[in-house]
Amino acid sequence: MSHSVDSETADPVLVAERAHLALAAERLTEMRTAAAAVVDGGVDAWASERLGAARAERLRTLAADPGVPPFFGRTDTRSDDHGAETFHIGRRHVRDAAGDPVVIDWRAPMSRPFYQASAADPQGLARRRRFGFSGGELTGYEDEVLAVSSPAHPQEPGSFLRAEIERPRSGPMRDIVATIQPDQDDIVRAPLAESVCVQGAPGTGKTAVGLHRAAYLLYTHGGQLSRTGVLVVGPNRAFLRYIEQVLPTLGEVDVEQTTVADLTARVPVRAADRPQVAVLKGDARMAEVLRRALWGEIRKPADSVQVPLAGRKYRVPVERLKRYVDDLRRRSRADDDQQLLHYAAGRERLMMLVAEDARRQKEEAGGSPSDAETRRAARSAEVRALCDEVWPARDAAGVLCRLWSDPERLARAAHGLLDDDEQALLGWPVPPRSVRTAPWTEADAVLVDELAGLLERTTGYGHVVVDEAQDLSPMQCRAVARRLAAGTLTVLGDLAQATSPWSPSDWRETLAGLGRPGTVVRPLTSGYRVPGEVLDFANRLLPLIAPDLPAATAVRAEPGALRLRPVTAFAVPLVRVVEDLSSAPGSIGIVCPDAAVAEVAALLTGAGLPARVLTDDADAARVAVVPATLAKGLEFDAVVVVDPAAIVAAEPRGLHRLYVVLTRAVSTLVVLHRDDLPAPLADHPAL
Ligand SMILES: Nc1ncnc2c1ncn2[C@@H]1O[C@H](COP(=O)(O)OP(=O)(O)OP(=O)(O)O)[C@@H](O)[C@H]1O
Repeated sequence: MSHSVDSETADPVLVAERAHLALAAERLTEMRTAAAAVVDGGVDAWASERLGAARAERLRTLAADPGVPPFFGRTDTRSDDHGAETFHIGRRHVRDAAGDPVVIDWRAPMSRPFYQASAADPQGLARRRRFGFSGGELTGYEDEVLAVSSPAHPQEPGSFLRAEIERPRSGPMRDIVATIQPDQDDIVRAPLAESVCVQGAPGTGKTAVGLHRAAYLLYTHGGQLSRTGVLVVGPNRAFLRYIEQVLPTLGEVDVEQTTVADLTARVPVRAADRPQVAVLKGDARMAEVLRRALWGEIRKPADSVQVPLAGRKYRVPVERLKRYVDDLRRRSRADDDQQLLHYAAGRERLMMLVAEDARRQKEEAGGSPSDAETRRAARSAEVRALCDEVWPARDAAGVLCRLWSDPERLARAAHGLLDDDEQALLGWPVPPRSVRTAPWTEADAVLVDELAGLLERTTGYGHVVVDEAQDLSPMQCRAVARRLAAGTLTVLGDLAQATSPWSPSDWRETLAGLGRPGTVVRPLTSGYRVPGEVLDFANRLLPLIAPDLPAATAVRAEPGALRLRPVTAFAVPLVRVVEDLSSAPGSIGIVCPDAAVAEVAALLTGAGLPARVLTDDADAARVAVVPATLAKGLEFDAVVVVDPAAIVAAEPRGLHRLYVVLTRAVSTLVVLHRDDLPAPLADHPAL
């Protein structure tokens, strides 16, 4: 393998590549103009609208950011009978006027060797070239000669990969399309029919891989997925804001990105549960409690009903009504949402069954009522009154409101599932004045969503990417699974970073809760974000927090990246450290216990530093004060962890939280600690 990085303008390779870049940029402009000029006058309004939509779609995918170069790599195939071929790889296809490729989309099968070829397995390539850009200008390149006879190269990141990782952060997450690594590429390109669970240590690229997989699937199965859609679920809004530009940069603007809280926002959340109550409300047993609560609203018919049909009345006797109700009720239990009879549909079905009974009676008497007459009978006041009595119309929030307001109702629904102490944890001591003003919590919202899913079928997506999945409660898993219909999943997470009370010790339970129990778990163990010195330090916690997980190995070493500072008080050293770090470009995250956020922010702003608190609703500033519970999934060039002992003490899974916050840094981690560090960290040589 040979490397050469060159920025001489006279280098003939650079001259030729710049000419190709200019050609690609010009062709892209022409393609955009042509797409804009497509006349959208179809043969009729529908065709016209479709053409308009297709044009808009084409324009969108061509809408290249002028700062983003049309290609980032190139493959040269080995010379064979057809001679050697050269392909430039970029974010989207670019063709010349004759339709020949100028740039190949990174997702096309032809681009795969760019990501997968190695000296040991060149996959038909003689050479791989990566390009370096500065402000849109092509300034350098790196070549790898891929000869079968080349010795296997040690796992050293190429200079472009390293430069890409270390490029200072200023704002949201970037795509990694130019440097996706082979193990990541395998997951990105896994078939659509396959659900995938990625267990990856911090900074191994799980989030990046999940988003690139979404883009890959949309490219490869565009027709199918543009109908059914792709959904990305993240843990909170701060995280979503951080990742939400990646897919648009890859040309995919139609992917819905949301949080579980927003997915299940059917009631206004105004209260918080005590931890043990939240745990119980997230427990899988609640699904059956709610099913019983809803279907328990159904009453046995007490009397026959007189059904008006085409000018006469027909009596449907009570025994037959009971049978209809019982038959329908039985269909409330089905593991598969597609087979399940939903409550609201059951009510409609009962109305029709009663009307059809009357129709049969009329037919037996020689009449022939029409379908319209039968439907009218089903909607008659008499049949409605019967259904209001026997199978009343319900809404999800109303059902939970009644359940939480009435201990006897709860006892009936929870019988044999929740013990008395558990039942006592649930419900409201004083019934609220209305459903809207009830003290709903986040866990309640998930339960209301479950009930909504029992009332009516939830619309599903063709593919769902769920990030930080290790923290989902069983009931949250069900909420995600309902959005899946017949589609597949990409589950991303790290058991060592699990901080919720439901945190599983292996993936089986989560995957079963997500409705895809057989999903294969694929590990990612090369750490890209965190330098080796920092990752090895954080990994000392693994035997305590996740003894069965393999530790990740960092791809970069950065001597001096880890600085452990014992202090007697935080104020002065903290200001000094942040001042010092501020002189370098890039983002700084000051991660502290949630309870200390206001104090730390006041301290820094008081010292004239431009620090801003990161909240669920505010963008991260260059110098961000980050509550420890919001740090998950984020990263900063430099991180200062303030008072690790308090971060550990603040919650039951505090050591897992500490592991999360210690693994957010790309270049530098400073730990300011007054109390002793947790045992495995305390005897570190850096102290
Ligand atoms: N192949 C790659 N090339 C360049 N950068 C990469 C690559 N893979 C990952 N990275 C970078 O490493 C960082 C970590 O990636 P990402 O956030 O996807 O990791 P993660 O596994 O989701 O981490 P965590 O579990 O800590 O949230 C990001 O800055 C990402 O861009």
